[in-house]
Amino acid sequence: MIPCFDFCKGGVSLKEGSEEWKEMTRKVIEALESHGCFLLTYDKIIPKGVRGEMFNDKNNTIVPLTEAFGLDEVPSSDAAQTFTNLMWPQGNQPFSEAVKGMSLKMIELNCLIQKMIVEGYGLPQRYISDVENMNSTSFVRLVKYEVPETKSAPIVNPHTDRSSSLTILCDNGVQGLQVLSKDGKWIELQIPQHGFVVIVGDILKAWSNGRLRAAPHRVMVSGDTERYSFVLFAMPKGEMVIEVPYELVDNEIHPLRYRSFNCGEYFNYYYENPIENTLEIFAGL
Ligand SMILES: O=C(O)CCC(=O)C(=O)O
Ligand SMILES: [Fe+2]
Repeated sequence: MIPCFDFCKGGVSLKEGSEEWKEMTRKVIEALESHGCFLLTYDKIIPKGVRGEMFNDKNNTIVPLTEAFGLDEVPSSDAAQTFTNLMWPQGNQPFSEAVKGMSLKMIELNCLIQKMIVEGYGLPQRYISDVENMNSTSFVRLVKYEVPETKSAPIVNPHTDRSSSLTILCDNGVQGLQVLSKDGKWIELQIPQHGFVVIVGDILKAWSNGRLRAAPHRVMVSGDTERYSFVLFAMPKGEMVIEVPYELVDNEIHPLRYRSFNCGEYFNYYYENPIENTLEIFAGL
Protein backbone atom coordinates (compact mmCIF):
# COMPACT_ATOMS: atom_id res chain seq x y z
CA MET A 1 0.00 0.00 0.00
CA ILE A 2 1.51 3.34 -1.03
CA PRO A 3 1.13 5.79 1.88
CA CYS A 4 -0.63 9.10 1.54
CA PHE A 5 0.62 11.97 3.70
CA ASP A 6 -0.81 15.33 4.57
CA PHE A 7 1.68 18.16 5.14
CA CYS A 8 -1.00 20.16 6.98
CA LYS A 9 -2.43 19.68 10.41
CA GLY A 10 -5.74 21.30 11.24
CA GLY A 11 -5.49 23.30 8.01
CA VAL A 12 -2.03 24.68 8.86
CA SER A 13 1.25 23.63 7.17
CA LEU A 14 3.59 21.60 9.39
CA LYS A 15 6.07 23.85 11.13
CA GLU A 16 9.70 23.07 10.34
CA GLY A 17 11.43 21.65 13.39
CA SER A 18 8.17 20.80 15.20
CA GLU A 19 7.54 17.28 16.51
CA GLU A 20 5.00 16.70 13.73
CA TRP A 21 7.52 17.79 11.11
CA LYS A 22 10.18 15.43 12.53
CA GLU A 23 7.70 12.59 12.57
CA MET A 24 6.79 13.38 8.97
CA THR A 25 10.47 13.37 7.87
CA ARG A 26 10.74 9.82 9.22
CA LYS A 27 7.62 8.71 7.39
CA VAL A 28 8.77 10.33 4.14
CA ILE A 29 12.11 8.50 4.29
CA GLU A 30 10.44 5.22 5.13
CA ALA A 31 8.07 5.56 2.16
CA LEU A 32 10.83 6.56 -0.25
CA GLU A 33 13.04 3.69 0.90
CA SER A 34 10.27 1.08 0.68
CA HIS A 35 8.28 2.26 -2.31
CA GLY A 36 10.25 5.02 -4.00
CA CYS A 37 7.16 7.21 -3.93
CA PHE A 38 4.29 8.51 -1.82
CA LEU A 39 1.00 10.28 -2.31
CA LEU A 40 0.46 13.67 -0.84
CA THR A 41 -2.45 15.91 -0.03
CA TYR A 42 -1.37 19.45 0.56
CA ASP A 43 -4.33 21.69 0.03
CA LYS A 44 -2.45 24.75 1.14
CA ILE A 45 0.15 24.73 -1.57
CA ILE A 46 -1.75 25.31 -4.78
CA PRO A 47 -4.80 27.56 -4.77
CA LYS A 48 -7.75 25.57 -6.11
CA GLY A 49 -8.44 28.11 -8.84
CA VAL A 50 -4.96 27.62 -10.31
CA ARG A 51 -5.28 23.87 -10.51
CA GLY A 52 -8.80 24.24 -11.87
CA GLU A 53 -7.52 26.48 -14.63
CA MET A 54 -4.82 23.97 -15.50
CA PHE A 55 -7.20 21.07 -15.99
CA ASN A 56 -10.44 22.77 -16.91
CA ASP A 57 -12.49 21.43 -19.81
CA LYS A 58 -12.24 24.66 -21.75
CA ASN A 59 -8.46 24.42 -21.89
CA ASN A 60 -8.33 20.67 -22.22
CA THR A 61 -10.53 20.53 -25.26
CA ILE A 62 -8.64 23.35 -26.91
CA VAL A 63 -5.09 22.25 -26.16
CA PRO A 64 -4.26 20.20 -29.20
CA LEU A 65 -1.91 18.01 -27.26
CA THR A 66 -1.32 14.74 -28.90
CA GLU A 67 1.32 13.56 -26.54
CA ALA A 68 3.50 15.79 -24.43
CA PHE A 69 5.04 19.22 -24.29
CA GLY A 70 8.14 19.96 -22.29
CA LEU A 71 8.94 23.38 -20.87
CA ASP A 72 12.35 24.24 -19.45
CA GLU A 73 12.84 26.43 -16.39
CA VAL A 74 9.24 27.66 -16.26
CA PRO A 75 9.51 29.91 -13.18
CA SER A 76 12.45 31.93 -14.39
CA SER A 77 11.74 32.03 -18.11
CA ASP A 78 8.94 32.97 -20.48
CA ALA A 79 8.46 29.32 -21.53
CA ALA A 80 4.88 29.24 -20.20
CA GLN A 81 3.97 32.39 -22.11
CA THR A 82 5.60 31.18 -25.33
CA PHE A 83 3.79 27.85 -25.10
CA THR A 84 0.46 29.56 -24.43
CA ASN A 85 0.92 31.92 -27.37
CA LEU A 86 1.58 28.94 -29.59
CA MET A 87 -1.59 27.15 -28.44
CA TRP A 88 -3.82 30.20 -28.24
CA PRO A 89 -2.60 32.90 -30.62
CA GLN A 90 -5.48 35.04 -29.34
CA GLY A 91 -4.04 34.71 -25.81
CA ASN A 92 -4.94 32.76 -22.68
CA GLN A 93 -3.37 34.56 -19.76
CA PRO A 94 -5.08 32.45 -17.04
CA PHE A 95 -3.57 29.30 -18.53
CA SER A 96 -0.09 30.76 -18.81
CA GLU A 97 -0.28 31.98 -15.22
CA ALA A 98 -1.58 28.62 -14.05
CA VAL A 99 1.41 26.82 -15.62
CA LYS A 100 3.79 29.25 -13.99
CA GLY A 101 1.99 29.20 -10.63
CA MET A 102 1.82 25.40 -10.52
CA SER A 103 5.49 25.06 -11.43
CA LEU A 104 6.56 27.50 -8.75
CA LYS A 105 4.53 25.80 -6.07
CA MET A 106 5.68 22.35 -7.07
CA ILE A 107 9.31 23.49 -6.92
CA GLU A 108 8.63 24.83 -3.44
CA LEU A 109 7.16 21.48 -2.49
CA ASN A 110 10.14 19.69 -3.95
CA CYS A 111 12.57 21.78 -1.85
CA LEU A 112 10.55 21.05 1.27
CA ILE A 113 10.67 17.30 0.66
CA GLN A 114 14.39 17.33 -0.07
CA LYS A 115 14.95 19.20 3.18
CA MET A 116 12.92 16.55 4.97
CA ILE A 117 15.24 13.93 3.48
CA VAL A 118 18.39 15.67 4.79
CA GLU A 119 16.83 16.06 8.22
CA GLY A 120 15.24 12.62 8.25
CA TYR A 121 18.67 11.06 7.73
CA GLY A 122 20.10 13.30 10.43
CA LEU A 123 22.63 14.79 7.98
CA PRO A 124 24.45 18.04 8.78
CA GLN A 125 22.85 21.19 7.36
CA ARG A 126 25.71 21.69 4.91
CA TYR A 127 24.11 18.99 2.74
CA ILE A 128 21.26 21.38 2.06
CA SER A 129 23.51 22.92 -0.61
CA ASP A 130 23.85 19.49 -2.28
CA VAL A 131 20.10 19.26 -2.27
CA GLU A 132 19.76 22.73 -3.74
CA ASN A 133 22.17 21.79 -6.50
CA MET A 134 20.33 18.57 -7.23
CA ASN A 135 17.23 20.67 -7.82
CA SER A 136 18.71 23.72 -9.41
CA THR A 137 16.85 23.30 -12.66
CA SER A 138 13.41 22.06 -13.60
CA PHE A 139 11.54 20.65 -16.52
CA VAL A 140 7.76 20.61 -16.80
CA ARG A 141 5.92 18.13 -18.97
CA LEU A 142 2.26 18.56 -19.88
CA VAL A 143 0.87 15.28 -21.06
CA LYS A 144 -2.40 14.31 -22.65
CA TYR A 145 -3.26 10.63 -22.81
CA GLU A 146 -5.88 9.83 -25.42
CA VAL A 147 -8.40 7.13 -24.59
CA PRO A 148 -6.57 4.10 -25.95
CA GLU A 149 -8.00 1.69 -28.49
CA THR A 150 -6.41 -1.29 -26.83
CA LYS A 151 -6.42 -1.27 -23.08
CA SER A 152 -3.81 -3.90 -22.42
CA ALA A 153 -0.60 -2.13 -23.37
CA PRO A 154 1.06 0.63 -21.34
CA ILE A 155 1.01 4.08 -22.93
CA VAL A 156 4.20 4.99 -21.13
CA ASN A 157 6.55 2.03 -20.81
CA PRO A 158 8.14 1.10 -17.48
CA HIS A 159 11.03 3.40 -16.62
CA THR A 160 12.73 5.28 -13.83
CA ASP A 161 13.14 9.06 -14.13
CA ARG A 162 16.78 9.14 -15.03
CA SER A 163 17.61 12.81 -15.07
CA SER A 164 15.55 13.88 -12.10
CA SER A 165 16.22 13.81 -8.41
CA LEU A 166 12.54 14.05 -7.57
CA THR A 167 9.49 14.04 -9.81
CA ILE A 168 6.23 15.53 -8.59
CA LEU A 169 3.07 15.17 -10.59
CA CYS A 170 -0.66 15.65 -10.50
CA ASP A 171 -3.42 14.80 -12.93
CA ASN A 172 -7.00 15.66 -13.85
CA GLY A 173 -8.42 12.87 -11.71
CA VAL A 174 -8.25 10.22 -14.42
CA GLN A 175 -5.92 7.62 -12.94
CA GLY A 176 -3.43 5.49 -14.83
CA LEU A 177 -0.02 5.82 -13.21
CA GLN A 178 1.33 2.56 -11.78
CA VAL A 179 4.49 1.84 -9.78
CA LEU A 180 6.35 -1.42 -9.50
CA SER A 181 6.58 -2.72 -5.94
CA LYS A 182 9.76 -4.32 -4.61
CA ASP A 183 8.13 -7.72 -4.98
CA GLY A 184 7.40 -7.13 -8.65
CA LYS A 185 3.70 -6.17 -8.62
CA TRP A 186 2.26 -3.17 -10.47
CA ILE A 187 0.32 -0.95 -8.09
CA GLU A 188 -2.17 1.53 -9.48
CA LEU A 189 -1.85 4.88 -7.76
CA GLN A 190 -4.92 6.80 -6.68
CA ILE A 191 -3.61 10.35 -6.78
CA PRO A 192 -5.87 12.30 -4.39
CA GLN A 193 -7.98 15.12 -5.73
CA HIS A 194 -5.92 18.29 -5.21
CA GLY A 195 -2.97 16.02 -4.37
CA PHE A 196 0.27 14.78 -5.86
CA VAL A 197 2.52 11.82 -6.23
CA VAL A 198 6.21 12.21 -5.41
CA ILE A 199 8.67 9.82 -7.10
CA VAL A 200 12.41 9.38 -6.55
CA GLY A 201 14.55 9.66 -9.69
CA ASP A 202 17.96 8.13 -10.44
CA ILE A 203 19.96 11.15 -9.24
CA LEU A 204 18.57 11.10 -5.70
CA LYS A 205 18.86 7.34 -5.61
CA ALA A 206 22.58 7.60 -6.38
CA TRP A 207 23.17 10.47 -3.92
CA SER A 208 21.41 8.53 -1.15
CA ASN A 209 23.71 5.54 -1.77
CA GLY A 210 20.77 3.59 -3.15
CA ARG A 211 18.82 3.88 0.09
CA LEU A 212 16.01 5.77 -1.61
CA ARG A 213 14.42 3.69 -4.31
CA ALA A 214 13.95 5.05 -7.84
CA ALA A 215 10.53 3.54 -8.40
CA PRO A 216 9.93 2.06 -11.86
CA HIS A 217 6.60 3.35 -13.12
CA ARG A 218 4.39 3.19 -16.20
CA VAL A 219 1.07 4.59 -17.44
CA MET A 220 -1.91 2.44 -18.41
CA VAL A 221 -5.08 4.32 -19.26
CA SER A 222 -8.48 2.68 -19.45
CA GLY A 223 -12.03 4.01 -19.27
CA ASP A 224 -13.34 6.58 -21.67
CA THR A 225 -11.94 9.85 -20.38
CA GLU A 226 -8.69 11.44 -21.45
CA ARG A 227 -6.02 11.75 -18.84
CA TYR A 228 -3.97 14.91 -18.40
CA SER A 229 -0.94 15.12 -16.20
CA PHE A 230 1.35 17.92 -15.09
CA VAL A 231 4.81 16.59 -14.29
CA LEU A 232 7.63 18.55 -12.69
CA PHE A 233 11.11 17.06 -12.84
CA ALA A 234 13.59 18.67 -10.42
CA MET A 235 17.09 18.13 -11.78
CA PRO A 236 20.72 19.07 -11.26
CA LYS A 237 22.68 21.08 -13.81
CA GLY A 238 25.15 19.10 -15.90
CA GLU A 239 28.15 20.39 -13.98
CA MET A 240 27.05 18.96 -10.63
CA VAL A 241 29.08 16.10 -9.22
CA ILE A 242 27.04 13.55 -7.30
CA GLU A 243 28.92 12.27 -4.32
CA VAL A 244 27.34 10.07 -1.66
CA PRO A 245 27.52 11.71 1.81
CA TYR A 246 29.89 9.55 3.86
CA GLU A 247 27.30 9.56 6.65
CA LEU A 248 25.11 7.35 4.44
CA VAL A 249 27.85 4.75 4.03
CA ASP A 250 28.76 2.00 6.46
CA ASN A 251 30.60 -1.25 6.06
CA GLU A 252 27.80 -3.57 7.10
CA ILE A 253 24.41 -2.72 5.67
CA HIS A 254 25.20 0.21 3.37
CA PRO A 255 28.59 -0.17 1.69
CA LEU A 256 29.28 2.51 -0.93
CA ARG A 257 27.18 1.64 -3.99
CA TYR A 258 27.99 4.49 -6.40
CA ARG A 259 31.17 6.22 -7.41
CA SER A 260 31.15 10.02 -7.73
CA PHE A 261 30.01 11.15 -11.13
CA ASN A 262 29.36 14.23 -13.17
CA CYS A 263 25.66 14.61 -14.01
CA GLY A 264 26.30 15.92 -17.53
CA GLU A 265 28.36 12.81 -18.30
CA TYR A 266 25.58 10.62 -16.93
CA PHE A 267 22.95 12.40 -19.06
CA ASN A 268 25.11 11.94 -22.18
CA TYR A 269 25.71 8.32 -21.33
CA TYR A 270 22.06 7.38 -21.15
CA TYR A 271 21.13 9.32 -24.29
CA GLU A 272 23.73 7.23 -26.09
CA ASN A 273 22.87 4.02 -24.22
CA PRO A 274 19.11 3.85 -23.80
CA ILE A 275 19.24 0.67 -21.77
CA GLU A 276 17.76 -0.45 -18.49
CA ASN A 277 19.79 -0.07 -15.34
CA THR A 278 21.82 2.75 -16.82
CA LEU A 279 22.72 4.15 -13.41
CA GLU A 280 24.07 0.83 -12.15
CA ILE A 281 26.15 0.33 -15.27
CA PHE A 282 27.44 3.90 -15.36
CA ALA A 283 28.18 4.55 -11.70
CA GLY A 284 27.48 1.36 -9.75
CA LEU A 285 30.35 -0.16 -7.73
O1 LIG B 1 1.97 11.21 -16.80
C1 LIG B 1 2.27 10.46 -15.87
O2 LIG B 1 1.46 10.11 -15.01
C2 LIG B 1 3.66 9.90 -15.77
C3 LIG B 1 4.61 10.45 -16.77
C4 LIG B 1 6.01 9.95 -16.56
O3 LIG B 1 6.26 8.97 -15.93
C5 LIG B 1 7.13 10.73 -17.14
O4 LIG B 1 6.86 11.68 -17.88
O5 LIG B 1 8.30 10.41 -16.84
FE1 LIG C 1 8.37 9.00 -15.33
